[in-house]
Amino acid sequence: MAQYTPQELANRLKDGLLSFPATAFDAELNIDEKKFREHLAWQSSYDVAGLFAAGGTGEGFSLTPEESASVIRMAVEEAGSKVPVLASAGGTTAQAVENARAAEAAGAEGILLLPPYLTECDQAGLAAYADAVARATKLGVIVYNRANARYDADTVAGLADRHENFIGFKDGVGDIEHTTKVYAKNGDRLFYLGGLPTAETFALPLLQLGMSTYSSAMFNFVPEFALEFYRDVRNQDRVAVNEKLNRFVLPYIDIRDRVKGYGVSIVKGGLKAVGRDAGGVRPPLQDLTERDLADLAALIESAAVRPAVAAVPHGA
Ligand SMILES: O=C([O-])C(=O)C[C@H](O)[C@@H](O)C(=O)[O-]
Repeated sequence: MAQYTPQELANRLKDGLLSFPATAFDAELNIDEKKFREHLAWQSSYDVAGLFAAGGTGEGFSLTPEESASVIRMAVEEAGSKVPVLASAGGTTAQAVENARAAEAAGAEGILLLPPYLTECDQAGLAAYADAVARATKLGVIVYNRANARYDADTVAGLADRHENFIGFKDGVGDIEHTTKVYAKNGDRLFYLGGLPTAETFALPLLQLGMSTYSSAMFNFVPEFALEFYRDVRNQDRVAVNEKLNRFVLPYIDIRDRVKGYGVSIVKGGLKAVGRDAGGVRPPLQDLTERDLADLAALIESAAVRPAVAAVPHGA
């Protein structure tokens, strides 16, 4: 049974940093439960507003529905008493409905609806996709505006009218005109979160467009830095944000941009570099090359962003 109503969940999520934990894999790329639980325990020891398991950075798109449900269960068990756990849903409409129901049964507090699988779709179809998921669960639902799933302001407003449990709009497209229209039309009925790759890069300007928070992939391996960055953004401290962009975020995205799909791989590279190896990524993603990993490790040192807290073994 969820601890938060959808509105309580939205109120909590909108004013803190959002964690998107990587899913740990073993050498055969099966889920490494022990390492994943250790990672969840560590991540949830920090002051974040929500933990989204099996999201993009958690390679939700590479998990079977059964694996996704078990990842959510582990997240609820390890972190649910400290921070609300949200689950991803996506793929076919039927699978997204199944993901949402399984997440609710596993004790999740909310759903992030990923884009539908592969096919193109227009507004009425997208609305039907999100309707099916919002109807299938009592949990709060956030849509992820990205790739083939571009929800117009009117489509978002229709979802908000039809479903009390529709609570949020996450943007991974970065079209300023579109974001402005969605926010102007829907205002405080929803909360808004940034979800562009390496969301820190855009966090300060997007605050002006109504995005009070964002999904931080780098929080996985440099949590203190990511939290300080978020504090600077919310304080609108342009000088501090620029200093952190120049010191770490911008050189980091230079490495990320060397290979398509590195947005996730570089997070696992970062975990390796700080001594918290969560294994490799599943295809079609590729692990960082040795040179890219060495460059990332050198950047973490030169930028002085290595996490302060030592690894705590699971169960300690
Ligand atoms: O589902 C996810 O992991 C994302 O939203 C993508 C990333 O977290 C993105 O915001 C980032 O790379 O910081």
